[in-house]
Amino acid sequence: MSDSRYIEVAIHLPVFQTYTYSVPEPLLLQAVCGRRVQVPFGRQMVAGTVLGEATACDNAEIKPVAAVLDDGPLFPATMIPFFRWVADYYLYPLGETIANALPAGDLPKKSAPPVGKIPKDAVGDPILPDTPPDLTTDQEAVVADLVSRLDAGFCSCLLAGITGSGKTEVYMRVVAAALAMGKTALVLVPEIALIAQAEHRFCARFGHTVAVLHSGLSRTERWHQWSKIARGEAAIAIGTRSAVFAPLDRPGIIIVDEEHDTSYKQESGLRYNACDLAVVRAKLSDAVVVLGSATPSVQSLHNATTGKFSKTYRMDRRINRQPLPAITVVDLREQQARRGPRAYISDELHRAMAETLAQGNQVLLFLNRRGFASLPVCAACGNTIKCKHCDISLTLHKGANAFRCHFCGYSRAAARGCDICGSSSIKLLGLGTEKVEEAVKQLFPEASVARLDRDTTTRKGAMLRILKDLKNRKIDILVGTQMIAKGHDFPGITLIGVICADLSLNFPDFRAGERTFQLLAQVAGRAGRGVDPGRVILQTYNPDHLCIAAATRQDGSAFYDQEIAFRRQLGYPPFSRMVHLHISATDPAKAKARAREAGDCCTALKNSAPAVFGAVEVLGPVEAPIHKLASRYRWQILLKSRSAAAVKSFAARLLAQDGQRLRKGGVRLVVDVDPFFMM
Ligand SMILES: Nc1ncnc2c1ncn2[C@@H]1O[C@H](COP(=O)(O)OP(=O)(O)OP(=O)(O)O)[C@@H](O)[C@H]1O
Ligand SMILES: [Zn+2]
Repeated sequence: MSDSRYIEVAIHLPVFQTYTYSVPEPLLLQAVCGRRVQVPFGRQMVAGTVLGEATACDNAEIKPVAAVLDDGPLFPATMIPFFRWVADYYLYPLGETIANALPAGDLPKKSAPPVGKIPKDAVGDPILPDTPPDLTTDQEAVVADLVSRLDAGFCSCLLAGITGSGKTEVYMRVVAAALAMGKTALVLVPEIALIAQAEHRFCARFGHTVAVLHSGLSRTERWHQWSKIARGEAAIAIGTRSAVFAPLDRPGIIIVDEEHDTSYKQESGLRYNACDLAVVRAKLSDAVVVLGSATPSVQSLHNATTGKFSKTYRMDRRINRQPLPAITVVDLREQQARRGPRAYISDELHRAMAETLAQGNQVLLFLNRRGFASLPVCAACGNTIKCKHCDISLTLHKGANAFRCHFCGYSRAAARGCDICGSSSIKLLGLGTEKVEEAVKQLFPEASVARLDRDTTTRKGAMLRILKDLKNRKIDILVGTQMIAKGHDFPGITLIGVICADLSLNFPDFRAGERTFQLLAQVAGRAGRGVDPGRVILQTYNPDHLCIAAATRQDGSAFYDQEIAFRRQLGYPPFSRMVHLHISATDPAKAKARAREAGDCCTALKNSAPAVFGAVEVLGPVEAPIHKLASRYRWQILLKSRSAAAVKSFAARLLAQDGQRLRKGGVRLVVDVDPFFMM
């Protein structure tokens, strides 16, 4: 029998069960679901979240809640089943799952500043209301079908629409219909660089009912946005991956834009995939979920073909009726002998840039690596300049005159030279956006050149300023990383230069081909979105590689056909499920020994129940491709099976039986369900 005097609490500690507490009389009205509490736990006081009422069990000694925190519930009770699902699926403690979803720290004392009549964007300019355009016939068909599904329970849809086909307008119409039915909406975008554009479009259409959640907000702003949603003052939540936890009460429509994007995967702490969770949340809320992309993931295309998704929509025409930009391939092997600024800019690209600038249009140069030179080598002794903490070569950042590690953040003065022989003569091999920017400035001294990557956007507001300057055509040539590759809609850009298409191809990762194809097709899609047609010059060392050839022809189905055959043959996802175990320690011998032990545990578990676990392959333990990272030595075991249930219960059993022992003495054991980054 449940009784409001007893509550179930998820403690914000790495414990897998929940606990029952009693509620003293004066706290009865406050200790409700979604509020945080202080409770005694062992000898300490800890924070936890109230999940709901509980049944008192006679034999246990039930302790009372010490205090109730916050002014009101931080999320609706309808989210509890979702949190439970997440914790169970990712083998993560429930209390920590919830704590992870909430903004950091405490609710600020100061309430949010009053809002004006007209919403403002993040740099402070007013966002003027827009007038919805007439839909194209393509858009109209998709919108009508989606709207008809809004009141019919759970439904999962893939919207495969080429770049510039007007997917955002479709999203906004469906959101408007959902709101008119009294429902709420959740919209996810992959990159913080795309938030400004999405926020602008949605605020122009929907005004103050929009709230945004992303890592660029200060802690206070984040709480204010969160509370606005939790109190029901905002019916639309827009954000990056963590916004999948936005405290909306039973959202009616959930949209994942650029659904193929790997930024939806969280790579630390609770390693969730926000795109997968969007589908789960929709299912638990009887909502419609739309996964939209010009380059859907292999997984989603597979789901569409096998009927796992309810519906697939295609939009194959651009709004402006322009064809997709023509792509010219330049074989970099023929450019080897070049030196100086022209080493990375071929004749074809150089000529096209000059023409584009002469027409008063804009150029985007894409290279998926930041910094100046990614492979500094000592000319005297041949030593590669490496990170002190990682098994990774450092990248020279010329602006900062420092060598930096892109994995752990280690930085040291470039002037110090070689750390083996002390020579100051360092050869700079490898390429980064900073070097491209420098070369472009030499080649086009008259043009205004800017760079958009993680280095130029660390300061708050810097990214928005660059994007705004691009929009207002104050920038002629923008050099950037994948931050500029997708989603952006700048009509003045008519030329895209891909400096080196091969960088993501050589990753030891079965998804390297998929990522390369998507990145190239997406970046090509940034050109020709206005009145003038676009073109792309794609420079590559592998013009015949299947992924690059398919991207050059912008032939998504050819790419999918060859990729799915390859995955099927090797038993990779979507034909199998994986759980990745990382074992790491600061002492290399300890890491190795513990990895062996973990391997033995896996073997023992497999042998203990061959009928259940026979179908689980245990690959490893092996040294991780990046063996040393942030001063830790890393090993890994990959669990793989055609049966999702088998591999999941195998990992769960392993953790329950051996987790504590394997983690003793400062050894880290991280469980990554459906892993992406396996380096
Ligand atoms: N029905 C319409 N009439 C006129 N303009 C439209 C219409 N629908 C969309 N647009 C405009 O067309 C442009 C491209 O649309 P949008 O950015 O939504 O494309 P997209 O499909 O999301 O592309 P991508 O996949 O590259 O992000 C935008 O400037 C948008 O405002
Ligand atoms: Zn490092």
